[in-house]
Amino acid sequence: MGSLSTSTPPFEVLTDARPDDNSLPAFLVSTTRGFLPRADPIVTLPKEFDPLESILQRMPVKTLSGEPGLLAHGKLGDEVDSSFPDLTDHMDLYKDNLPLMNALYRDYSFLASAYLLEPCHLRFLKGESYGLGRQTLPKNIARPIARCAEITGFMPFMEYAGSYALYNYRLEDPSKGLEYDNIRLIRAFEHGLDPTSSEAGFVLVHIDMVRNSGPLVAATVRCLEEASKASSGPASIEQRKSFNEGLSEIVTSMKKINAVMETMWGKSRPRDYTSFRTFIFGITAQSMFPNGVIYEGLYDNKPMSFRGESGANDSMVPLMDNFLQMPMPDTPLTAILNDFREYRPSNHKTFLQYVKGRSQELDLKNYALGYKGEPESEEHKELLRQSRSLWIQILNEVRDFRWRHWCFAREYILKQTSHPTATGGSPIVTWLPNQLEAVLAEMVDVHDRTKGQHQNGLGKVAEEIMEAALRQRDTLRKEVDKFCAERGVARG
Ligand code: HEM
Repeated sequence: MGSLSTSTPPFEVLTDARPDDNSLPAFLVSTTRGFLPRADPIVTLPKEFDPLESILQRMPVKTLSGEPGLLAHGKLGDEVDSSFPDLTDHMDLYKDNLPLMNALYRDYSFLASAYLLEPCHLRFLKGESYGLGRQTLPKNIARPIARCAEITGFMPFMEYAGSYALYNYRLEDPSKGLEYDNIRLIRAFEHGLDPTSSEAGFVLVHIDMVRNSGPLVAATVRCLEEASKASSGPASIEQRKSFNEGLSEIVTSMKKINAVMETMWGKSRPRDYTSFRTFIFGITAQSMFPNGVIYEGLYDNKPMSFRGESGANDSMVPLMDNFLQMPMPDTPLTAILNDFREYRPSNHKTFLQYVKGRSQELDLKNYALGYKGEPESEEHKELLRQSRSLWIQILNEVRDFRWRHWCFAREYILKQTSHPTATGGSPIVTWLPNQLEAVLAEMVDVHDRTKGQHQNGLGKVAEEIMEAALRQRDTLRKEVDKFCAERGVARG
């Protein structure tokens, strides 16, 4: 384990993910597995949970055997209400096995979302609007999900990392490891147990991206360490070189992650998305649950509200935002972004807070961009130009991610449905552009403040990036204006 000493509380990034240690939470950030769980998710539940396993296997619209399941016939609710047992008390037997608790959390959250949203799915199939979901989660689901969520530190509702995406894969052939063609979903709502389906592709591409997050974590930590060494006095040539190497490793990692993201188009078809996504909506800001959801017998029977499953709860882009000190506008849309930061494994949260705190404490942006003081020599100046170019290249990768994301939202959602809110509860037209515009503005600001200090600007790579980014900003604005006008939505 590497430990970084700081006045921001120190954070341990694992260099050995300790996959066999069941006393540790399933999710701890490491340089080897990045934001993936420390070990591949637990698939098989202890025998006490056979009824849970059984209902989940029979639940998907298309089961593993290819036969239609309970959700295909709208029979899940009846089955839960008539015969599904409350297994909460069995959990205590296993409560010290945290990865197993995570597996139970995953499984109960699948059951909870399917139960609550089944009526909406049936209406969707008939071409109607979603109408209302079930407004009460019965105690045979509410009690156990609340219990394992408490133990694992998740919300008692489906989350991206702990459940739907990052804790929901198995290796078809363990000897082949984490290759895309070798990963399968453990749980699914619609056709996802078929690895060629759009539901499987949607989830598996997320996993395939996060599989590449170890080097991103390592490079970010390296940059913080290098900046820390330099913060005690004027940076030496060696320190600046090493810092630039770290920045360059971040660019390389992000390029890889973005390249995997691009494979989404071929793995998951835009026209299929709205069909399986019915089950991943949340409660917050959704017309299906106007007054929240009651967890029977819990929380004083007061209605609860949680955001739905969303990639917005992935940690890679937030890591970059915090590292880069990305300025976000003070808007209600940014408040949603901040709220999303709560829906993730506790250790991811602490790491993101650590990076944010440490970046500010080290005055990282000023150091990287040389905003304070003149370079001491021509060699320093050239190295500083490289830092500035690399910083813009990292911003450009974050832009690339968010731009592709806007394209996903346009093709998979805006062109397919008029439902105004995304699964996480953000407004579908304006939310993603809020952050994308912020990245573009930051690129322009950094470029404007630094390019004049070098004879040929920041160099060919950065100058070409800036030209393309400015063109993209015009396109984005036109597209957002068009969708706002069509849907009668304010620009935000
Ligand atoms: C077909 C593919 C995808 C669609 C339709 C999609 C849809 C969305 C939507 C609508 C949001 C808005 C938040 C909300 O749910 O309320 C969002 C946010 C987000 N998603 Fe995705 N997503 C897709 C793929 C991915 C992938 C592969 C990742 C990789 C980790 C990802 C990561 C994110 C992130 C980081 C955000 C927050 C964006 C920001 O901070 O600006 N998404 N997604």
